[in-house]
Amino acid sequence: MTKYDYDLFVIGAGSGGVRAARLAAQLGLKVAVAEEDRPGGTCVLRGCVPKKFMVYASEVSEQVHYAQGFGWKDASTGAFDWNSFRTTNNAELDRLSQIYTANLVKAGVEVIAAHAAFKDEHHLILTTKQGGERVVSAKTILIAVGGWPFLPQHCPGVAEHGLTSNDMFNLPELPKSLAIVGGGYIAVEFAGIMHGLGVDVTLLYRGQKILRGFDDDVRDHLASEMALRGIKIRTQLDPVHLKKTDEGQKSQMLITMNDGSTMLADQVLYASGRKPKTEGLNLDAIGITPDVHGAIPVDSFSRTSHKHIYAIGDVTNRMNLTPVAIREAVAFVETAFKDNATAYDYENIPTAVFSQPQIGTVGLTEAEATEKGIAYDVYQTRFRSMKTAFIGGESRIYMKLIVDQKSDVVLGVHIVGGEAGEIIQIAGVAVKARLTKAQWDATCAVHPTAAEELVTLKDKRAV
Ligand SMILES: Cc1cc2nc3c(=O)[nH]c(=O)nc-3n(C[C@H](O)[C@H](O)[C@H](O)COP(=O)(O)OP(=O)(O)OC[C@H]3O[C@@H](n4cnc5c(N)ncnc54)[C@H](O)[C@@H]3O)c2cc1C
Ligand SMILES: NC(=O)c1ccc[n+]([C@@H]2O[C@H](COP(=O)([O-])OP(=O)(O)OC[C@H]3O[C@@H](n4cnc5c(N)ncnc54)[C@H](O)[C@@H]3O)[C@@H](O)[C@H]2O)c1
Repeated sequence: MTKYDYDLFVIGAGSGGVRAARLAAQLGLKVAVAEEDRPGGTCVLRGCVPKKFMVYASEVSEQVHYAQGFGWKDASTGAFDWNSFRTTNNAELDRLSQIYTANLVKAGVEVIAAHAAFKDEHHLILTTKQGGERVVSAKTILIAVGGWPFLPQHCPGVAEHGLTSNDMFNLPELPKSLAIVGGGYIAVEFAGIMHGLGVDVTLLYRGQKILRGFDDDVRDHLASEMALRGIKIRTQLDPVHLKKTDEGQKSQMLITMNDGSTMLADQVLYASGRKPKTEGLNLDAIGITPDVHGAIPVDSFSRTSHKHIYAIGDVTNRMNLTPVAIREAVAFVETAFKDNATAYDYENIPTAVFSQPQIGTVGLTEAEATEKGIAYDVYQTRFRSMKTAFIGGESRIYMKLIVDQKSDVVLGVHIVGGEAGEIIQIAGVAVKARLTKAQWDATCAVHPTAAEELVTLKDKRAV
């Protein structure tokens, strides 16, 4: 009989925590998970899933545009009913959260609705919403508390008036105009979503080019495609003040920029990054100090400075994606309970940005290849898809392969347009398997598709 209440206690029932708890319980361990909100976490309740539903809703306006070009002369979107969408969306999220809970319970995990904080290295204080408090003990503890939107401190008015991605799924009504501050995943995804829903969108980014860290050609291509669709992108601007005005018929936000200029928008979305959610965990009690980004430092086995306390997912700020949190959970269970120390391999993780058009990317960017001193060739194409050409549209798909000159291995694949998110999953297999350009080319094309370009690229671009 163990001297602890639980073999494993997981803090946070999000993507990483749920997978770890279920896998550990399936090994016959006594497992509990504390969740202060509802099971599901960011991805299910305020991230990937509701965001993708909003992407689907917003794409309809472009589909109608295509429908008209394809002969459906009377095609029209009609009026978008935000209330109806929101109700269905919330019902679907309820259903998914319940499935998460049911799967945990089925695996034998005790699901506790409470906030967890450390008392000491083996004890946690659980506080319910009603204020009830109890202490539990665990032999092994997994911190999987995720992250939370970060609001810049230098801009008065942001805390009162700025929206975050958390707010976007339950807005009381759609704004007519929206300013989005930031140039990362969330900024460009919501720019596409809100534009598609008929909102006048302006993206304000303090740098020169949106999507820092992505391949430069991808950044340029997406920016030009967003502009083509009618999204205004204003770079090298940083709001320094937000004020609610009551001029005119209704209140708006007056945004003052660092260059002294101003603009008005109904609402302002701050997509200025996220921070690990370590506040309230009482990490001081166990002598763990978050790093400068607020993340819990861990080794390659997700182990903290205590050998029985691990952390996975966004709270460790390694690669903040749902499938990564899940893979880290699997590696944690192998390491902690199956005597099989497993370090997750972060190389060549494919990712998609659900902007409009989408981005799919895996492997090295040109800048990364250069930085590593690799001699590489670039194969690229920019073309109008059959569908776009048919309606006389201007939108173009961009595809790029970065190939190692020495080994012919395809080191990076970057796609903007079409179903880039779907295509990159399979391209990711080829890049992870280190297939050569010759092997890509030996694969027969699927015709007529956009993806066939990836196996027919012939011309090297001057590097
Ligand atoms: C708008 C948005 C869109 C996104 N889209 C995508 C996408 O398309 N694809 C993708 O791969 N990733 C996407 N992500 C990222 C993805 O959601 C995260 O990487 C993933 O959810 C991280 O999982 P996690 O387990 O680390 O944390 P989370 O899923 O955030 O789970 C942490 C859980 O811990 C709970 N918790 C926190 N503190 C405590 C405490 N002290 N006690 C008890 N419970 C606590 C929280 O309530 C939460 O439920 C998106 C994120 C956002 C914000
Ligand atoms: N499709 C997906 O897989 C997906 C979608 C959304 C989010 N995510 C994950 O969630 C993470 C967080 O997304 P995100 O868009 O919030 O973060 P991000 O790190 O991608 O982008 C943050 C943006 O905010 C800007 N910024 C930072 N500080 C600022 C400040 N003080 N003032 C103004 N701008 C500032 C940055 O320059 C950057 O453009 C992503 O990095 C990604 O890992 C993934």
